[in-house]
Amino acid sequence: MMEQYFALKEKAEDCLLFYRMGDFFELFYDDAKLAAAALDIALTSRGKNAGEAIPMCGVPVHAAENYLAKLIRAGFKVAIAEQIETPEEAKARGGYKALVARDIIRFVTAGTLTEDSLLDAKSDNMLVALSEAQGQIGIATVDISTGSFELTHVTPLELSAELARISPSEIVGPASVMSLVAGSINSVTSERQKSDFDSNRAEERLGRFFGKDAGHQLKQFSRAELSAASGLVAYVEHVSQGEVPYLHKPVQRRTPDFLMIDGPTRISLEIEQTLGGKREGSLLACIDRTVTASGARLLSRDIAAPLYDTDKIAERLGLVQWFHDDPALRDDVRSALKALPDIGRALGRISSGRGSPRDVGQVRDGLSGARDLRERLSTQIGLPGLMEQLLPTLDGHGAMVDLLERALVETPPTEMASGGYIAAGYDAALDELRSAGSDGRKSIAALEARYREATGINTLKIKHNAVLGYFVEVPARHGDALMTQDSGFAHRQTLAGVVRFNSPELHEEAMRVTQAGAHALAAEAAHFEELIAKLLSRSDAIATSADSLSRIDVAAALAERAAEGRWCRPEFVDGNVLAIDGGRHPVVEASLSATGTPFVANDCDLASDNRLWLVSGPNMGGKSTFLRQNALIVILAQAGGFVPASSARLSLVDRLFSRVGASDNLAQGQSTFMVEMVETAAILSQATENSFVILDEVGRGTSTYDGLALAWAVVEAVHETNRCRCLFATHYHELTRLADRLDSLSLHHVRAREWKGDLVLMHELARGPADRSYGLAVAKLAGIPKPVLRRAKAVLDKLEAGKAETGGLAAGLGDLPLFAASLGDAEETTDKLRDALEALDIDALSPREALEQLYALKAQVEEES
Ligand SMILES: Nc1ncnc2c1ncn2[C@@H]1O[C@H](COP(=O)(O)OP(=O)(O)OP(=O)(O)O)[C@@H](O)[C@H]1O
Repeated sequence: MMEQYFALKEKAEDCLLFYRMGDFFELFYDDAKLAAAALDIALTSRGKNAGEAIPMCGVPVHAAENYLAKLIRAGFKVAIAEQIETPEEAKARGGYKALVARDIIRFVTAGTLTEDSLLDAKSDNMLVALSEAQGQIGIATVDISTGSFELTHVTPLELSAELARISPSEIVGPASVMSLVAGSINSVTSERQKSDFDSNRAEERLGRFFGKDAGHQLKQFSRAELSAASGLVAYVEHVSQGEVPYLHKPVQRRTPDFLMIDGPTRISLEIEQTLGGKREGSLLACIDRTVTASGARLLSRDIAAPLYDTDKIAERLGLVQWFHDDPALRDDVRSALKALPDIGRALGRISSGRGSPRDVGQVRDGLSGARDLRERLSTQIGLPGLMEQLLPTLDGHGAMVDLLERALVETPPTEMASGGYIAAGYDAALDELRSAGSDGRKSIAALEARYREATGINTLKIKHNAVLGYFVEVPARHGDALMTQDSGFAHRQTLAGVVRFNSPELHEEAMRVTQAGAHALAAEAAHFEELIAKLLSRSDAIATSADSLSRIDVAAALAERAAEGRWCRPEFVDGNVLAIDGGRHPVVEASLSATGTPFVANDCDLASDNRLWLVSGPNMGGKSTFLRQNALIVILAQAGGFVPASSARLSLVDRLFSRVGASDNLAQGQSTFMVEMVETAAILSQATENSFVILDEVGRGTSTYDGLALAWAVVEAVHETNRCRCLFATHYHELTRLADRLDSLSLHHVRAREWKGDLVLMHELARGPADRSYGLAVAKLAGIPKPVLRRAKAVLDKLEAGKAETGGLAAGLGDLPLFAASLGDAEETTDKLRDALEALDIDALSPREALEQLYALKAQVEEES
């Protein structure tokens, strides 16, 4: 047995091996230790191998799904080894001692789940394959639970932002590419062999998988994309071991069509989850009014990847507006949608061979609901463009729905084993088998009455169990009466208190019932298989209907949220405008309203000639809230939703960045200041004129002088080089001097007042710099003890007196040359190097001289940098 185990364990690679033994899945050796710890179950041992006890733990087969869920959540992958023959078959094959053959029938990994119980209904479950070709990284993304399949490519620099958007559960790729994501992402990862990603053989593999007619469609993809798709298909084939799920043909995702938001920005804006990792409290949770799980998944995709295409945004906004302006229609559609099952996921399970009658019933009910919705909506006048496009895709399954309505009972079961899911009247032969079965059961009941009368034993019963089948049972004290030779009963079993018998008549009736039952089950299974095949032949169209229902749900939900919060439709204009009147932070507003505190709305007005706002003011004054609310408004607007403002005029944003000074990122082992600088560097190298950047107290993570110097230079670079729209919150009062030097920079502050010695924060934005910093007043508000405050005040007075004498921190800053001039310096350095290179006559150099020159050039660079 251990030999068989070791062979399977090798095949299981880095997965835990669930080894089927009777009613248990057992784990051995290190697998047992890991699983016992993760599942909090007993670690025991079974037998010995080479004199050592073998560590073991086990989980019952009937409860395996729960344990699997726990292991997958803890980041494990599991290989399931089942018995692939019965003990009888093993005996027939190899005699009494033959071992039952086992094989891995499936790998369960975070990215390849389809079971309802293992998936979160409201989140996508993405599996990603990465590959590299021609300097591009190909990204293949699939959600196995619905079969949706996308391909895209990015540069290595853009990879982490794209992965942050997708937020995959699992990533696979060849070793060379996996090293790019190592440690940077919170997903399960698997290195796969290079040959799976061979771009020369990709078309052949994909052609085999998607069928010949896919060949033409595959031509549109780049080599990196095809290679990633091929690796993904190979992995899916590997984990499913024959029961390959259905995947839709890949569609191309063009990353330039979407607003780019990198990982740190997603985290800092708490778009899909809070900093604490919860959905509650995130932007998504605050706006999600969808009524279907698939709608919730689509909304989360929309928010994760807002559009960069005014026409598409306008289409979505048109539909939201339509629902917004007609509350009765909106209610009507939402309650219709609410009743619909999750067609996408049911279809996913069906196509992966794990579909139950209930799943098919769900597809039937979902499609029938979609048809009703279409009928209801198509009578409306003035349909918006997007609705015109969606409506036809809701129907077209009439024959399929009618067939399923005739074939299946109203609420089909999740288990096929006991039958009863094919409706009466669908198949006359099946009906006959069923009535033969139920006639048989009636005859058995009649037989019981007859035996009672004949034997005079009123407590005689005919019963059924899985081991004996049908039998006659009497209390022990009547047993002897039936034991006699001529009683017509044959003894089968004596238990404490009862004795069991058989009889020829019962045997005959029982045979009829069992046979009819078995035939009926087989007939139902055959019908089911046929229905599944018919359904799968239309799976693309069914998935499209499911997507359309989700799109309608999302639009109606955004309209509902907009109406609830009195939000407005954003207007898109050319140029570099971000003009928001009465803007609010949806999450902060919602949490304040719970305590009855009103949110103070604030305006923001960025344009090419006033594109950088420096925002100062006291701690707790509302700077961060103001910065973030404008970033969130951009996301909502470009995702095609209304925004929390009284009016919003925007020019499309290509990249959105948000950085908060010195946020903790200890998990990645980098110091907070290092993280701050790495992230700021990314903005300076990537932000374009069309980007929107919010920088919150950048520079605060280091000493005051260094911090001020860096903040100063960053503001200048953003203003002069990136030229993007930017809100920059700071406590460095000295930065306000930049207003004299940078034309398109203006000063703003959040207002505060001291009233009777106490600080009053107004959370209201005003023009101009803050008059003072109020740091001590905030400290007082926070409950710092009086003696400490008094001492701080004395230190502050001293510092301020010193400042008056020396000019303080910013003394001499006014004499700095302009930023543009300092850029010139850098160029000069580079040019010296260029001159030196140009002067070199390489052919005239000996190898030794060449080496010396190389050292000299390197030294020059180091000296000048
Ligand atoms: N516009 C607003 N209306 C009402 N309350 C607000 C508003 N803005 C912020 N607040 C409240 O003030 C709190 C602090 O806001 P925020 O974190 O934005 O301040 P800050 O100026 O960035 O502070 P710090 O400088 O300490 O980071 C928020 O949690 C919220 O409760």
